[in-house]
Amino acid sequence: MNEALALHGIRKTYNPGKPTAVEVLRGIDLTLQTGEVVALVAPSGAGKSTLLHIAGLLDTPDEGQVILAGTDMTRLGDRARTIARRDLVGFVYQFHHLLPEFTALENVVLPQLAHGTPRRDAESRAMDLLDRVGVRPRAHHRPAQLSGGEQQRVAFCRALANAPRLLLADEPTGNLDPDTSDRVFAALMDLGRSTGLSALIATHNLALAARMDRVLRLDAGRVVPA
Ligand SMILES: Nc1ncnc2c1ncn2[C@@H]1O[C@H](COP(=O)(O)OP(=O)(O)OP(=O)(O)O)[C@@H](O)[C@H]1O
Repeated sequence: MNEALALHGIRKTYNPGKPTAVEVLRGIDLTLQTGEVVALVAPSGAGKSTLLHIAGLLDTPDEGQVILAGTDMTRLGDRARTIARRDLVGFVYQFHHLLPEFTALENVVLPQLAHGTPRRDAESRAMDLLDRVGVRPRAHHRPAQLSGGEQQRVAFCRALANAPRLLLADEPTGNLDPDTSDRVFAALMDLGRSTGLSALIATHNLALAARMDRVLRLDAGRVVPA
C-alpha cells in the first residue's frame, strides 16, 4: 500500500441551499504516494484551505472519500477520526501559531506528551528535529525571540513531532523572504526524503512549487496537473 492519501470525488458547498451558497470543490480526485511532496497552486479563494482541511480531517466533505493510510476516513465516527488526525496528519499554517509562552523546544515536545510519549524521548526527538532544520541553537528561545524563518522552521518541527504519515501545509512560506523560504523548504524536503513523509503544500510561490515532485492546480473546483 503505497498511497499516503487518496481523495475520490470530493465535493464541498458552503451554505448549501442559501443565496450565499459557494460551491468550492466539485469532484476532487487526488492521490499522493508515500514520500511524495506535491505542490497545490491556485488563485486566492479557489478552495485550497478547504481542500487541505478536508484532507487533514479538520472538515468533512459533502460527498466523496478521504482515504488515509488505506482507511476510508469518511466512514469513521468523530472520535476515531480525531485519533486518526492526531496520529497520521501534521499541519503547518501560513502564520505559525506557536504557543508564545513556551520555548521552541517545548512547542515541539508538548504535542508528543499529549500523544503519550515519555518526556525524555519527546525531548530527544524534538532536539533532533530542531537540529535538522538548523534551529537547535535557538531551542530555549520563545517564539518572540526568533526570526520569522526560525519560527516557521519550529512550526514544521512541531507538525512532524508525532511522525505523521502526511504533512499538509497552507502557504507555509507565505510571510518569509525568498532566501528564508528556500531554506525552510529545503529542510522540509530533507526531512521528507529521510522519513518517507508525504506532503501536500499549498503555495502561491511558483518557483518553490517547481522544486516539488509534482505540481497540481486547483481550477474551478477540480484538481488538474499544472
Ligand atoms: N465557512 C465558510 N462559509 C462560507 N464560505 C466560505 C467558508 N469558508 C470559505 N468560504 C468560501 O469558499 C471559498 C474558498 O475558500 P478557501 O479558504 O478554501 O480558499 P483558498 O484557496 O484557501 O483562499 P486563499 O488563498 O485566499 O487563502 C472562498 O470563496 C470563501 O469565501
